[in-house]
Amino acid sequence: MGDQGSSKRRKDTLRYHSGFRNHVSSEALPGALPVGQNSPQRCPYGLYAEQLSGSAFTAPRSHNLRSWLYRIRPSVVQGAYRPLEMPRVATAPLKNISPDPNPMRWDPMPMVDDDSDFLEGLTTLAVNGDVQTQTGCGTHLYAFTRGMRQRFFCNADGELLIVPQQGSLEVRSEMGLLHVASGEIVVIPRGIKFQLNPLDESDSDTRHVCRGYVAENYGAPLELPSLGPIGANGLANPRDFLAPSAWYEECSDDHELVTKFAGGFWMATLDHSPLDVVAWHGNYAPYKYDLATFNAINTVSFDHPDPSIFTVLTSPSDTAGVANLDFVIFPPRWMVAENTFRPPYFHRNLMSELMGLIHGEYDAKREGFSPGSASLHNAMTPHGPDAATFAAASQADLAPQYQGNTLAFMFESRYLFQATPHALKAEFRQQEYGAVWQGLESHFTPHTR
Ligand SMILES: O=C(O)Cc1cc(O)ccc1O
Ligand SMILES: [Fe+2]
Repeated sequence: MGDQGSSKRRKDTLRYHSGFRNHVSSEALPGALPVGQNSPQRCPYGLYAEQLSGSAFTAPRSHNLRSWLYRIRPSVVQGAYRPLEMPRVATAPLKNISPDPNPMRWDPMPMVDDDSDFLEGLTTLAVNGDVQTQTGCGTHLYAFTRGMRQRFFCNADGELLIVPQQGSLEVRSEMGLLHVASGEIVVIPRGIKFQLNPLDESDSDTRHVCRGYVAENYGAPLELPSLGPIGANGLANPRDFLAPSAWYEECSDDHELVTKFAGGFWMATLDHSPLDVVAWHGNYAPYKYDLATFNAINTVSFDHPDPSIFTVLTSPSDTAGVANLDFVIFPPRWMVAENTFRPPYFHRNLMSELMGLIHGEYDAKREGFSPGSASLHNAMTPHGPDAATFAAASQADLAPQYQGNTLAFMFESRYLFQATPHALKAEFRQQEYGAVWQGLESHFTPHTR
C-alpha cells in the first residue's frame, strides 16, 4: 500500500462501524436502542425517537436512506431561525454570470483572518446546476484555525464531501465523532448536524491551520461506482468506509445552530447542544474513508486510460453513466505503460472538471499547481499536460516507475461550473494560467515519421 498519509499521521483511536452505508446499530448507553421496533410508547432512558430521512420514503430499497435517532430532546425544540450573513458562500444558480470557457487556476487560498472557524473560512469557488431542483454542486475552499465552539451546522442544500489538504479535523456529529486527516475524506449527509474543529485544538497552544476543499452535492447522494468487468473487488472497497459510534453531550448553555437552506444562511439559538443523540440505528450517517486504501487499477500494457478508472464515489444524474458529480483521485501508483505518453493526454470533454492537489505533484502540471491549488476546465475547454510536462514525458525513459509523491483529485460534473465573482477577481487567481500551454510548438515533419 502507498505510504501517503496513514503511516505518518496520528493513530485514530476512535471506534467506528465499518462498511459503506451499512445498517448500523450504535449505543452510547447500553440498552438505549428500542428492541424490535423504532417508536415504542416510551423509549429507554426517557429519550425521544426521531427519524431522519435522506431519501424519499418510497425510494427503492437499494437507495433508501434513513436513520432513527434516540435523543435527549427532539430537533423541533430548536425554535425559529433568523437570517444570517455568510457573504463568501454562494449557491447555484448564480444570477447574471455566464459560465466561462477559459481554463482557470487558483493558488492556495490565503486565510480569511487569524481567528476564523470552518464556516467563517469557507469560500465558494464555483457552482453548477440548481440547488432547488437538486442538481449539481457547489465547490468551496476552506482555511481556518479555530473550532466552532458552541456553533453547529446543518446543511439542507446537500451533502458535504470534505477533502482536507492541511491539518487534521475533528468532526462532531449527531451520530458521533470522526477524526479525519489529510489523505482521508469525510462525507456529511444532507441535514445532519455537526461541527468541524482542528483536531488537537484543545491539546496545545499551537495554532492549527486547516485547509481543504468541499464539494456540496445538491444531487443524488454519493454512492460507490459499479465495477463492471473489474469484478467484485477493487477501487474503493465498501469495508474501508467508517461511520461513527453513538456519542452525545449534555450541556445547558447557549448553542447556535446554523443552517443553509436554498442558498440562504439562518441561525437558531438553543439552550442545549444539538448533539444529544444517545443511540441511533440506520444507514444514514457521516462516513470517512482513507484514500490510501483505494485499490487503483490501471493499464499493464499501453496507453493512458480515462480517469474514470479512479472514481471513488459518484452521484448519478437521471442519465445513466453521466454523473451529477464524480469524486475521482489520482493516487500513488506504478506507471508501466509501454510506448506510451504517460501523463494525462490532451483532451476536450463533455464533463466539467474542477481539480485540487492534496500533496505532492500532479503529473500533468510541472509548475504552478502546488498542494492547496485548484483548477477549472469547463466542458469542451481544451486542456492537458503543460508544455514542460509534454517535453519531458515525450522523451522519458519508459522503465516501470513508481509515482509516489502525489495525491490529486477531481470533482467532475455534467453541469457547467460558474466561478463566483469572488473567485474570478481573487488575488490568488492565476490570471495567466493559459500561458502554460503556449510553449507547445509545432513539431510537424511531413517528410519523416
Ligand atoms: O484534466 C485532468 O488533468 C484530469 C484528467 C486526467 C487524466 O488522466 C485523463 C483525463 C483527465 O481529464
Ligand atoms: Fe481533464
